[in-house]
Amino acid sequence: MASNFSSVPILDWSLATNPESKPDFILQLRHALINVGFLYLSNPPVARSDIDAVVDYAPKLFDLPQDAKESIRMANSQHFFGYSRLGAELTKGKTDQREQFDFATPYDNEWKPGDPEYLKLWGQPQWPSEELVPGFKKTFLRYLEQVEKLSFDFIELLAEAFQIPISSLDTFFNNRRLQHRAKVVKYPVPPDNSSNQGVGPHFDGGFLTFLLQASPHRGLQVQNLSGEWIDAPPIPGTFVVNIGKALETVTQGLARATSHRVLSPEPGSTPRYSIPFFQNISQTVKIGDNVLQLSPEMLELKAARGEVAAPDSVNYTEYGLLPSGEVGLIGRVKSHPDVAQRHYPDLFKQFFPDGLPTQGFAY
Ligand SMILES: O=C(O)CCC(=O)C(=O)O
Ligand SMILES: [Fe+2]
Repeated sequence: MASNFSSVPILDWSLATNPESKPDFILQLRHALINVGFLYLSNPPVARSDIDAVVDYAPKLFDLPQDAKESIRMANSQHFFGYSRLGAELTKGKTDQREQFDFATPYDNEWKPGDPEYLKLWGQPQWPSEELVPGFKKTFLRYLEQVEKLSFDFIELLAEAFQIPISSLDTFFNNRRLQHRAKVVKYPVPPDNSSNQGVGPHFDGGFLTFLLQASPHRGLQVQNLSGEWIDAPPIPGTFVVNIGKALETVTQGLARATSHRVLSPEPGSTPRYSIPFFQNISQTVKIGDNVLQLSPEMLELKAARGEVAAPDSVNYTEYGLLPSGEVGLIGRVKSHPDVAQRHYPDLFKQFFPDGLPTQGFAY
């Protein structure tokens, strides 16, 4: 472990936008991608007023009457969008103590009979009614549009950091006709003696995640190279950026997908809120067939990382073999078996041959 880390580095986006300071940003980025797999991005190109507005909306969504939330519950949606009540989700087979709404950038579903089932996954999200949360949909979509643009700009910088032509990433982006998922999440204070697994150890799936920590609570932790859990507390005005398994695989492991988790707020505290955005890639692309060529110098930087301890998170072994959309669908089925049972009965039987687990499903 030549380069173990004890904190998550902070990169300043304004360095990337000035030609004089950009080389410095690229060096810092290369280090963070290879040796940490997590970073804070300060001064991001997303309007502060929109960030503040979505942070303000977060508790309001959860304060809606339970029947209003359940009217857009995830089980309604073959796209796995909508509301999941507390305890509805599993990570590593254990119930997560969080409540959430899954939304996404706009996309009209294109599945037709004969198409692979995973093409059902993208489509329009379910939104809470305008009367109940006036302005939310419009504001959130405006926010997502900016984060999506940032995600593509960030990939260009990553290509520069790894000295690969940006065109070598075109196959993943389907001319940018993609759907990205984003969630609004609440981690309540758990009752006495119950689990404090906000979300269990996991890797994200796609390319890049842009996480807005929407309240001042600690709780997010990342696993360093020796397997210790390191805090990634909220830093106002920043996004936390991390790498998903697809991007790790495509870059031959040069960009590190880092295992992370969230611990519930301490007893006597208040709920924690967060808003992650997951950059997606084309559903039909097979990661294993599109692994990027990297220079020997870059691969040496990876080797210099040294031995890495086995993380606590489960691995996405399917990535090499299957279309990315299918990997995504399997992940959703495992996390939300109740939704799968309703909309993907064959896959449900494959992954849950004994029926719904006794805990961790919503409806
Ligand atoms: O809520 C957070 O801070 C992180 C959430 C997360 O890692 C996820 O939903 O993938
Ligand atoms: Fe995550």
